[in-house]
Amino acid sequence: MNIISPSILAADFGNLNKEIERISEAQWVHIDVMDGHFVPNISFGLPIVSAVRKLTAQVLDVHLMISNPLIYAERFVKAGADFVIFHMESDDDPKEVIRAVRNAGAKVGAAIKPGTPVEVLYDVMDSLDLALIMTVEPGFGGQSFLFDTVPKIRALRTFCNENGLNVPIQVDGGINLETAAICAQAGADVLVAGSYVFASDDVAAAVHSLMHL
Ligand SMILES: O=C(CO)[C@@H](O)[C@H](O)COP(=O)(O)O
Ligand SMILES: [Fe+2]
Repeated sequence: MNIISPSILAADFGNLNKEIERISEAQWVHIDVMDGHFVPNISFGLPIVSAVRKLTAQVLDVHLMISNPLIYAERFVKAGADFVIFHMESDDDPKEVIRAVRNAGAKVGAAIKPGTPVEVLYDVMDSLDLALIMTVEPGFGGQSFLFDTVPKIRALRTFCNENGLNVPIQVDGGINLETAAICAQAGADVLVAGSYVFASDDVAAAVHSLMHL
């Protein structure tokens, strides 16, 4: 069974309560934080993480698309993040960010953009709880899946197998039934889906169909 993490970037923020209820069948909730600097868009920050934390006991994976994750890591953990995911392309030293998230008491994930070679993750894989391979350019929901990211999923899965690492691989961006199946086949375990899930008339069915591809 795949882990599904609907991205609330595609939710109706005027009805956050209802929107979180709509995705109650999913195991995780994906929260996209954008600073208008690391990516050319601003989404939301700590107050939304705290608000969602109060609404659900689901696992919260917080995807930090920010230039300086180190100074914010602990605050996102305190706000209720179960996983803090930072970008390898951010300005901070990945090992320091990993340590900061762990010391604050959460699990830690590292993400790479579509243009970043997967080998960048190999160095830190043994200290991660999650690896995120972006399947669109970070910054916006509703984009089309970039098929040339799939070999990176396969390569990371092989790397994990060969090194006895049990780190879940997450994919994020342009995920629908077709692209989810391709990613799962390539070795992804955690599927983030924003527009596909929230635009569906039957959200529970959409989540279930991704779960059991
Ligand atoms: O991190 C991001 C975008 O930067 C994603 O989490 C999107 O929010 C996914 O949205 P869809 O592509 O599924 O609509
Ligand atoms: Fe995301």
